[in-house]
Amino acid sequence: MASAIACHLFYSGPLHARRSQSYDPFSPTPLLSICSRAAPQESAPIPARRCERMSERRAPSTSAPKQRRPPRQGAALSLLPRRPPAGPLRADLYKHHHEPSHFSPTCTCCITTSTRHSSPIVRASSASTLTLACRSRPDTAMVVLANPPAVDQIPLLRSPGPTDTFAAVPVVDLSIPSAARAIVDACERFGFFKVVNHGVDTATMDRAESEAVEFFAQAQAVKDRAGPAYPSGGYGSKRIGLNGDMGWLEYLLLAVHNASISDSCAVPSNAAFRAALNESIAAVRKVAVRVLEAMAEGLGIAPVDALSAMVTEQGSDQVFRVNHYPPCPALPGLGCSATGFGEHTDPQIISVLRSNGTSGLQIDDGAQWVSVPSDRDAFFVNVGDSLQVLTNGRFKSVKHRVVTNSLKSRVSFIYFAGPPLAQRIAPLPELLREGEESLYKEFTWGEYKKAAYKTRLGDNRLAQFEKSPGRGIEQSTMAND
Ligand SMILES: C=C1C[C@]23C[C@@]1(O)CC[C@H]2[C@@]12CC[C@H](O)[C@@](C)(C(=O)O1)[C@H]2[C@@H]3C(=O)O
Ligand SMILES: O=C(O)CCC(=O)C(=O)O
Ligand SMILES: [Fe+2]
Repeated sequence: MASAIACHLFYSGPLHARRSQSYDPFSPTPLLSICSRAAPQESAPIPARRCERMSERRAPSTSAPKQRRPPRQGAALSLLPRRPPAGPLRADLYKHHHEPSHFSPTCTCCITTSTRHSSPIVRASSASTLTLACRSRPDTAMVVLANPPAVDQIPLLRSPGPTDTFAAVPVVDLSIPSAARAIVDACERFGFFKVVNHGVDTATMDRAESEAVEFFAQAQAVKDRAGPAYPSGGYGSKRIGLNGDMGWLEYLLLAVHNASISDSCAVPSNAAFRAALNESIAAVRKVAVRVLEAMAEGLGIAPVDALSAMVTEQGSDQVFRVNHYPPCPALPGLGCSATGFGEHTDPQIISVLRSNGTSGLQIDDGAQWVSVPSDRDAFFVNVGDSLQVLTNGRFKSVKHRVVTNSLKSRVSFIYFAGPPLAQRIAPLPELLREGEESLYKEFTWGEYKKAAYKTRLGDNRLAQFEKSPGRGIEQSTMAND
């Protein structure tokens, strides 16, 4: 809806450009949020609930993917404790005060007051100027950049609360025979599960983790030299994909050949980091293979490597991703946090994830967003779009996202197991009941991948391959009844 309230976390990018070399670009202080109507240019109080409605209840886009960029809105803002910046910012300084017409959208005091008294908030904004009226304590100053550099935006999500916890995450013990059945069950119910007793030495993942922490702690200029992430792998910051998605993260996106980083991928160049990553890629890939073998067994498909061979054969399209989410201050008055990685499904067959134990991952359990309790000793497996098709909708590709943590950084490794580009993605004949037809049009992984890279993160990528749009998910629900 054109007049829907948009709620975004604004920052002026690149923040690091205004700081010293060693400055962490994701330092939590210089952030501010603003909630404004896209149109008309009027303002209103934003109860915390709104953030959720805007970000989470947005109808999934089923239209043909377009090259879209988010609208450029507002100005870059920084919230500063007491003193204006010493740095070279060209800024107009506004002091909070207690005039009833004045309001700061990020000041807790203002927000709580406004939600109680429903007074007007932010008035009008254009790309170059922003008039902010503040009603608050006089001890906080706000800077409005007169001519902000390119303003990027990161959507806000409702901060996870204790009651959102996904306590019933299916846990698969990979060392016992019933793992096969448990995997199928979890894939049908959620498209998501946790794997324990996987046989990977903790030290392997820990080594890669500490190397990654060291890599991301480097000066921005050094990291930028490792980029870009596209087209053949490298470093990326905040921009996800090529179509305007933004998240509060930096990452390495690495092409994998056989079981190690592809030679075509010059990043990372540091030998110790590269070796540690290669060790962890080999280990996670083994977990993926074991999971796919157990899955084939559970589905009653022969041979046992029917699925795993797709991701191990020559030319298989594997990607390894290292994500770093620096801490990002929540907006307590709004009950909102910045998006780390926006909601999406993974296009591949499965993805296997390991994190450093900082929470943030959420999945859509079919009814709501639930927070997955972190576990650095386990791996988490997502069913991807391709597996949904291979099972004709019996397994669901799980919608997931990452919400930033206000105190701790999150480091995650994800191995995306994709088949060779020429692999036909169609329901496995053994899984079709008599008379059952494919819900999807024919396509190869290469065709799907190409189409996926034209979509925005949150788009329903499979929709354009469904024979009757919308039926894919319905059918999979029926299969569970
Ligand atoms: C917005 C995008 C990022 C993505 C490519 C895409 O156009 C749509 C799919 C996205 C995704 C999600 C899972 C993985 O993180 C990823 C590497 C992938 O294969 O598909 C990303 C892509 C990306 O970050 O480039
Ligand atoms: O970083 C994470 O924990 C998840 C990220 C993710 O879903 C992805 O990279 O596709
Ligand atoms: Fe993902």
